[in-house]
Amino acid sequence: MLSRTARFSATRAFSSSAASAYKVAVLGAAGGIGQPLSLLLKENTDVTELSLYDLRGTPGVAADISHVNTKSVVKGYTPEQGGIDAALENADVVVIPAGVPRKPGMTRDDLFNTNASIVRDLAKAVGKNCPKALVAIIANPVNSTVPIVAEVFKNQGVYDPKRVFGVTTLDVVRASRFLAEVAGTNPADEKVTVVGGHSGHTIVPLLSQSNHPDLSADKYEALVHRIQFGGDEVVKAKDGAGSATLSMAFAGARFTSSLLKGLKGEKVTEPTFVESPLFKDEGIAFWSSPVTLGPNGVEKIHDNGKLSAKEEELIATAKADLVKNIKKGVDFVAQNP
Ligand SMILES: NC(=O)c1ccc[n+]([C@@H]2O[C@H](COP(=O)([O-])OP(=O)(O)OC[C@H]3O[C@@H](n4cnc5c(N)ncnc54)[C@H](O)[C@@H]3O)[C@@H](O)[C@H]2O)c1
Ligand SMILES: O=C(O)C[C@H](O)C(=O)O
Repeated sequence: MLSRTARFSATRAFSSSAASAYKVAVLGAAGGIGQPLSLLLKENTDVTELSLYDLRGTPGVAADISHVNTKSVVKGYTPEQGGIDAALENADVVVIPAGVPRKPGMTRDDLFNTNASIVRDLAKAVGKNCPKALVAIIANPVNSTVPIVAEVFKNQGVYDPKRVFGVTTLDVVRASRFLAEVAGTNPADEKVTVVGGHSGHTIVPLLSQSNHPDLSADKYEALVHRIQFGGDEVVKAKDGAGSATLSMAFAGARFTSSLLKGLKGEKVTEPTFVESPLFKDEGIAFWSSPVTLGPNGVEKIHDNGKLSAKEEELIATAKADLVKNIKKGVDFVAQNP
């Protein structure tokens, strides 16, 4: 039984929580990422309605999460139970982890054939039901699925580049953690800006801007490689059972929290993959760099900052891959509207 003091503080924490009222929809909510992400979002006091959509399983996930004693209401939807239109109605933020994950030996681009049409169809439903929502895309390959969502919204006449985000937060989380391991420090003190895209060589950590710009060449090369290919570590360790889910849920919840803070009028700056002017004249319409979030989504896109010669090289390599990844997404929607 709770003591009087414990009961008092529990009540106080609960009643002080409902500062904002936002509906967040998770599409793919019964999956490996979707379930822990939804749980973490249940703890977010800016969320008043959590709408969980998947092909199956979401009524059970919603019933389970709904017992957590925070204030938000949780509802589960499938195509047969409630449907996607109701799941998305009046959503302020839509997070999309729906899609298949990698198995060992696959690249993220190998997921394109399956995930492109999943993301296209979900984007159509978002454009129809909540065109003003902020949309955070987790489904891989992010470098192509984000342009797919943008093209679908353009076809529907609802595209607002300020509202479409590719989630690259896991790269930022990994960079902080891995740098702290090398430096023997607390990850909470290690902020690393990661720019570019979200796959292999398109992931560019800007370690020259971190607290440790002078790592030895060996340590630097190994660290950059680990940040760029961190996803492979998890795919290999899971041995056919999928890719990062728990760390991605952590990262996805953090990014969603930043979007909600922006909606409330707080200024938060996070790297995210958005339509960007930075390399547009080179045919690269999307790029991840630090973005300040606000009430309408993107408020300001920052440039990459001061770069070392090595980082200039990494960015050149990233750009060469990204051009192809982005075009693949755009062409897909043109050919399969
Ligand atoms: N951006 C990142 O940093 C990052 C990190 C990890 C994983 N991912 C990607 O996230 C995606 C999901 O990974 P996971 O491990 O959760 O996979 P998973 O297979 O465990 O879950 C995916 C879920 O999507 C659902 N789904 C499929 N088609 C759907 C549709 N049309 N409508 C609604 N739901 C649908 C499935 O039923 C399943 O529950 C993968 O593409 C993976 O590569 C991205
Ligand atoms: O590696 C993957 O396929 C999943 C995700 O993109 C990751 O970075 O962990």
